[in-house]
Amino acid sequence: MLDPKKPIDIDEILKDLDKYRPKRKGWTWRKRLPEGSKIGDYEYYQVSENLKNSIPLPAAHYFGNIDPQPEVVITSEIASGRFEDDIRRMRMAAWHGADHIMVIRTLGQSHYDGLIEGTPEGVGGIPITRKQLRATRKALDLIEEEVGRPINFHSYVSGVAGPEIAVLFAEEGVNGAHQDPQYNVLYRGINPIRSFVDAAVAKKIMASVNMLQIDGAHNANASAKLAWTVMPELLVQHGINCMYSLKAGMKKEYIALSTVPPVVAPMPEFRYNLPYAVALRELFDGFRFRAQMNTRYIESDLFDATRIHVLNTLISRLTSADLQSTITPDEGRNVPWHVNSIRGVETAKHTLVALDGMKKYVKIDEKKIREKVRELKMRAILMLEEILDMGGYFEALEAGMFVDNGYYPERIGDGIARKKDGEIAAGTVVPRDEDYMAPVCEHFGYNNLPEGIEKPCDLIGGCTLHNPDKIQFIDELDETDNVNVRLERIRDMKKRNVIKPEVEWFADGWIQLDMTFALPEELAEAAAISLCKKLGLEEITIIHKGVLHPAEGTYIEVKAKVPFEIEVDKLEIPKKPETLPEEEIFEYVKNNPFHVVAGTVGNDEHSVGLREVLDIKHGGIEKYGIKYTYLGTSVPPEKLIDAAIETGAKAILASMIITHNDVHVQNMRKLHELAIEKGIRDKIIIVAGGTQITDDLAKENGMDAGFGRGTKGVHVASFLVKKLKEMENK
Ligand SMILES: Cc1ncc(COP(=O)(O)O)c(/C=N\CC[C@H](N)C(=O)O)c1O
Repeated sequence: MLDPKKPIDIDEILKDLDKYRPKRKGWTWRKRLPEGSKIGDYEYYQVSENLKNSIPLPAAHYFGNIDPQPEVVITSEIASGRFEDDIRRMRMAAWHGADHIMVIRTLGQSHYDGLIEGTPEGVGGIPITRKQLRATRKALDLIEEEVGRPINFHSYVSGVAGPEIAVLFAEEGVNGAHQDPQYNVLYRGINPIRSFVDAAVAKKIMASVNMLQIDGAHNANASAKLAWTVMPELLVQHGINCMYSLKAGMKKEYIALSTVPPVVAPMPEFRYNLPYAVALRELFDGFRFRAQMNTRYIESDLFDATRIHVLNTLISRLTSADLQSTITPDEGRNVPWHVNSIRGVETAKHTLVALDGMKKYVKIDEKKIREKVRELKMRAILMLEEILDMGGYFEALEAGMFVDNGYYPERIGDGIARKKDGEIAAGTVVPRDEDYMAPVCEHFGYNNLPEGIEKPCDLIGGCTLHNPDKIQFIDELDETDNVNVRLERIRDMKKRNVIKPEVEWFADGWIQLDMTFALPEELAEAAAISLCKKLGLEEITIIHKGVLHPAEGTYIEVKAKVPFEIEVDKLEIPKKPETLPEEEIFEYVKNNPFHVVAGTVGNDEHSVGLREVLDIKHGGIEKYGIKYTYLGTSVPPEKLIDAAIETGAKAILASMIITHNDVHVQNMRKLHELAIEKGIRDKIIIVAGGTQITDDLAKENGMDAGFGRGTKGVHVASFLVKKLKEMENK
């Protein structure tokens, strides 16, 4: 069991991996709750079971801290190159609502013509190896127990070692994988015949353990110049992979079409993306849909990437989606960081929950959209017919029919052409002999098995799919490039109890600074770099710039490394306001009823925080029987003092959020001095509150106490009772 108060122990995870066996095989969907189920005080129509442990959306505390989980599986794509750090991020993502963990593979693994072993560090992704799969699946077993929901582990079956990877995944309990031979051909330049033969073998193995398959159509989106032009082709590509998958033995419920809205603003995206989404779901009724935002147009602007993601998720809610994959908003600028993987998950969860049940009020106008939907289908059908006329898939491929930027039937002639008998691994498909026999199960195609056996591997006392003890587990192959060497640095830091900030790997030292200069962009960039140098930072890199105005100002985001460590033992933890046991507060107020005056002081209209501290609804002081007179916002200090005198209040609660030119300090001093002038200072408690207020700052300026961000009624009520008791005993 994991302890939510402790980091996951990687050393523990690495123990006995040679004996580890996956708890289950195959894909798990969320457990949907009945329509109209209540979560907290509210009804939901598209949710699944709650989690045992989770981190809700930022505004959840206004609504009883509920964390409704959409019925749609939410993906977090996590792969920094070090699985030991990815495991930590998987735990973060699971707590924010991800139950599908997708692990990108190290650069070029599609061109490895065999399996790799051990735990080498990857580039841009993880070198998928048996040991790393086992460690991750074992960690996910613990994480799913901690959040209380199954988590699907996903990676990629592609490349010249596709079938071997498929067997590895089936043996190790990987729950989902991308598999689409068109990907090999178009984007990895692998021989078309080899790719399709391998795909049949791989798909049959995946089907044998009900692994969810995601296809690769979205890559056409990501490769085309103007992705809307490939909409007809996307339908064709989905069709090819879906039919091929069914023929290879897969079930529809485990075939997920990877659907990405073709375009984003400033194009009028909805009028393109919605008809496409509708056409796709009509044509492929009965299959599953994995929605994903369009990575093609993600720039370095995290907010724009998030807006694209929200709009993609709106399409999912208006049509349907079984999975909502989150591409982290920083995919456009670096290998995703922890915080951005989590932001991606939150965007999906937020939007799906926000739009719960929207189709009860909002419907697509089937008549209006029909013409566009029909047109897309017709273009796709015509393209398929032309492919047949050309002699079939491989011939059309050679003719450069795919990923052509013409809106079919228009053709530009810039498609990706691949030679049927060329490319990587050409000529490596060997026809099976008459007497070909492989004593292994789930083997696609001709297999000259003897009569009367129950299953092929009975001939050899079990294959690795049925007898995992036959799996050869290799621990490490490289004595330097492995997780144990990497962990040494971390063990040393933990022993010295020092830390550094991080973005993707433990204490990697990276931070991000955001700043704005009243300079044009080139100067602003130079100023940002100069500023970071003055701060003594290293490896200073501009990761985003936003022109606010060509002359007035430029916003810059920088990443840089800190050259120093933080000594955890020497950190000063601000003391939390002590709270009395609630019964003691109730008891005192019952026997000594009192009331207070409260208001937001000066020219300040913020009232939410103060109302939360006052009102019974938010567990405010009213809950304990303390009465209050609320004077509202922008209350002059004089008015607060006069009201306190008129009402015989025991305390003044003064809220102040605005701190421009230290106006909050002036207001505190004013209240203190006025109370002295009126001769009541020693009889009345004055408390200041606000997001920028600290207890020390308040006391330095004449207050009896100060309460900052996150203050609750119980904190203020405890202080008032303690202070009143002190004053009585004087
Ligand atoms: C059908 C298919 N097979 C294999 C791979 C990966 O192949 P390498 O291991 O050679 O990189 C991909 C990659 N894209 C997925 C990322 C995207 N963000 C996604 O979530 O879909 C793929 O689409």
